[in-house]
Amino acid sequence: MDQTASPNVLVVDDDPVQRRLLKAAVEHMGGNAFMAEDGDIALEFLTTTRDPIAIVVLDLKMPRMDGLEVMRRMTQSGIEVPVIVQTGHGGIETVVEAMRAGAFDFVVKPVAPERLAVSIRNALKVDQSEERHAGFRMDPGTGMVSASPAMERVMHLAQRAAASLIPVVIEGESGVGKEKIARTIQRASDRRHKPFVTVNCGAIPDKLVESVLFGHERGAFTGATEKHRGKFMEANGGTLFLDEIGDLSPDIQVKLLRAVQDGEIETVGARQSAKVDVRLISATNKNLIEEVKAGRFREDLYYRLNVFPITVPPLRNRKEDVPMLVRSFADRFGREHGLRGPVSISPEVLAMLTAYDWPGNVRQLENAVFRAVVLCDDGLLTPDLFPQIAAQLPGYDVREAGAGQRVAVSDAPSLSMPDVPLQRGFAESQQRVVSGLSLGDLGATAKTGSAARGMINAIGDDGELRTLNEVEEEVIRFALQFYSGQMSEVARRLGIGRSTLYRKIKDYGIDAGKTFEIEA
Ligand SMILES: Nc1ncnc2c1ncn2[C@@H]1O[C@H](COP(=O)(O)OP(=O)(O)OP(=O)(O)O)[C@@H](O)[C@H]1O
Repeated sequence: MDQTASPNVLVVDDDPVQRRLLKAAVEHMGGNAFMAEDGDIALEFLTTTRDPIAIVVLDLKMPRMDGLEVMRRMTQSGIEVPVIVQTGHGGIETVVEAMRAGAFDFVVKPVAPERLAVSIRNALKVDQSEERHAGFRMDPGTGMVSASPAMERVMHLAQRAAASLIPVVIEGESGVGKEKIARTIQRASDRRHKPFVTVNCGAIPDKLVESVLFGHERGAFTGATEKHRGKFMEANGGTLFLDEIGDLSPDIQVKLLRAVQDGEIETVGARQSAKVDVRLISATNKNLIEEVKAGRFREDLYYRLNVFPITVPPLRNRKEDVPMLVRSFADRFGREHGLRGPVSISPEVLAMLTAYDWPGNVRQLENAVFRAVVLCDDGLLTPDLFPQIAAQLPGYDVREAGAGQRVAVSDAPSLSMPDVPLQRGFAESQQRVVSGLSLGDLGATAKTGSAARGMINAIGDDGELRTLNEVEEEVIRFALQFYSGQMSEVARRLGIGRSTLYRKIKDYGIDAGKTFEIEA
């Protein structure tokens, strides 16, 4: 059956009147409605039915088992059907919880049939696009790269966010790609052809924030010689990206709350408020809930903006993304720089850049690759083109080689442990080997011996020794990338059989098909 044309929708609601209304709404949009009057019946039906259910419309407030519990049990049973939750007015906290638990969208009772139809269609679209993009790595529209499971999750959330108008807050350190993700959401949404307006709230002087956001009338204050529309009006019909939202003053927070709650803004100096239709995506590198606790950010505004939170991990916690990012930046800058042919990257560079912790995140990596592409004159990125990074990595050193060339050599043991002295004999023998090589040979040596050197930390972020399983998983993920998914090579290098490798990949839940797709 074509689930897009006539989807099977399971309605779970204890109220018979609501069930009838929802049944009518589903049928009105051409769907087939199945009814369950409580969570138990719904779960039983989902696990036994032969009619594949495309969407569940779930009431959150039900006696015995509430909607959140139904969602939890669906997850436990591996039922991956998109859920649209229904809530009464004022149930925003539960909605937040439901969205965090993986609900696709929410609708407020009484549910307008058109609103439900939009939500169901969006859920069906997302479901299909995810299948289509099962091997997806780079968003062609925004150039957004994702290879790690952590970023896969972020992209998945971005797709879901794009399907509705739900307010999104993107949290993460500076340079992790928050704006990039906001653009990805916008491009995947119905508003892709409408304006995308960005405001960096932290960069505007306090006195000007109100006028920049909401506009001003001519003569509203000294110096206001012209009428100014303001960013909300500029974004009308489209998307407004508010960066550094945590920097807004309490006064502006009140006005923003009004804009979000009522869809109305007060232009400075205007007699009347004006209606706006804006999809809000906010970002912050502060921990917003801590700001709320400290009384610096309004709790009501927090809940209004943060219905759908997306947390972007720092690059050091998703190192599988590094090689893919390096390749995509090298390609882009190579083209922009007018280089003939593709830019190649020596394995030693990939190893070194993956070993580094990138305090400035993707922005810093992007800049480092840019600099290297500009400096390289033979289309090959070698470690000497990243002297600042090499200088900061234990075991990497940039030194002069014959003919005035600089090469980076590595002498760290493969498991780097802070405060553990380097094995001098080992390091010295490696230096002797490397110093006799040409740059081309260096890459080959890296591939056969020094690639993983310094890559894997034995000590975790909490300062404690990591478990062998954690370290092993990281080594396998890295090896899959490093040898571009050539299983025989990976198994041989790791000194295990292919079947052991496959078993470990399965045990660690590594999606090898996704992990190794980094071939230049
Ligand atoms: N996953 C990614 N794929 C490709 N490029 C990325 C990715 N993430 C970030 N970038 C690039 O890194 C740079 C920084 O990203 P972005 O401005 O989105 O970060 P941010 O988290 O919003 O930073 P800030 O908090 O400082 O505003 C940009 O040039 C962006 O294009």
